[in-house]
Amino acid sequence: MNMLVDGEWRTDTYQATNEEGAFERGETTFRNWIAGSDVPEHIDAEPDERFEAEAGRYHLYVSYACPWAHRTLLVRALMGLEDAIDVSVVDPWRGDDGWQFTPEKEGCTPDKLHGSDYLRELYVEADPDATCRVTVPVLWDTKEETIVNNESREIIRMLTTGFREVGERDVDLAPESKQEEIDEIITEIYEPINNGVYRAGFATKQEPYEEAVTELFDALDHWNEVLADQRFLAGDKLTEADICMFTTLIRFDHVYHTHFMCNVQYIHQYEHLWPYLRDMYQQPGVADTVDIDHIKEHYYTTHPDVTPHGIIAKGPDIDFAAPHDRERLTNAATNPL
Ligand SMILES: N[C@@H](CCC(=O)N[C@@H](CS)C(=O)NCC(=O)O)C(=O)O
Repeated sequence: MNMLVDGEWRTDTYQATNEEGAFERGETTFRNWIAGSDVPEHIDAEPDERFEAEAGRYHLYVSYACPWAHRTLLVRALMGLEDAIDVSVVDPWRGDDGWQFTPEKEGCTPDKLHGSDYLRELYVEADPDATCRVTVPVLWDTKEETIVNNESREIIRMLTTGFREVGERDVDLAPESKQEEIDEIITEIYEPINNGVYRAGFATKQEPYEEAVTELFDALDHWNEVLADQRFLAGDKLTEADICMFTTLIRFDHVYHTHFMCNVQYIHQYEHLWPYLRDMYQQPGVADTVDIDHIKEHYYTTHPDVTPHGIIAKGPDIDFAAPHDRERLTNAATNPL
């Protein structure tokens, strides 16, 4: 795999699986916090006065294919931050040179700020000696000309809490009174579900694959039951926890099921997860953040170890826009947002 080492692009360094054949995700490197945002207890950081929350100042670099970047697009859409934070979209295909900008391709944009060819150029601009993977999402600050943060879980908390006054819609995706519960859920679903699909798909031995798949479907069964009686993961309101669940579920039937061999069951076969997924998809602005073509192209063509011929699987034909009837789980007066 490829990464930056002392600011140089190297294609011979990074091993994604360990000796036991299990996938190991690397740590992200830029971890500044927007001024005035709420830093969760498990994170050792302080809001930084250099980074004031302001409309027009910050920029997101994303891939529509990436579930981590998708979290940031969802928060941006649900809070009405589209005019305050602009977005550049990379090519869904990632080759030896890493993420690249190919504005001529459907759904992609140029690097609107710098006109770069590759995302790694931004990382080097932010830190000429950077030693790290070059990942999306990236929250870029046009004032300090640097990367604020490239860890999705942290970026969404900075947007939901630091940008409350900036968003055009009065939506609180991480109310203070709920943050502990939301953080617990996000942590609980990360290893078996969000990262679990990757652990299954990238395993190079039977045992770690089976361990990952078993944990994944146990966790999906568990949350399917939870969602029998409540509309969202933390109760009646849609929160960051649902955003973190959504970006894995929306990719599941089209890619994780087949490409990553998470094929015990489709999401559309679950009694409650499937209507829950449709409920989320039908919230205002959400459908516009979902690009199934980018998602499929990315996974099936970018992992030659997994799908060497780069053939994009055709199905399944499912309708995220079909009625879900989950309003019945809440009081009629409760707005989900
Ligand atoms: N922990 C990071 C993970 C981000 C991540 O791994 N993004 C993938 C795309 S889905 C990426 O950019 N991978 C490129 C690489 O690892 O070289 C986050 O949540 O933001």
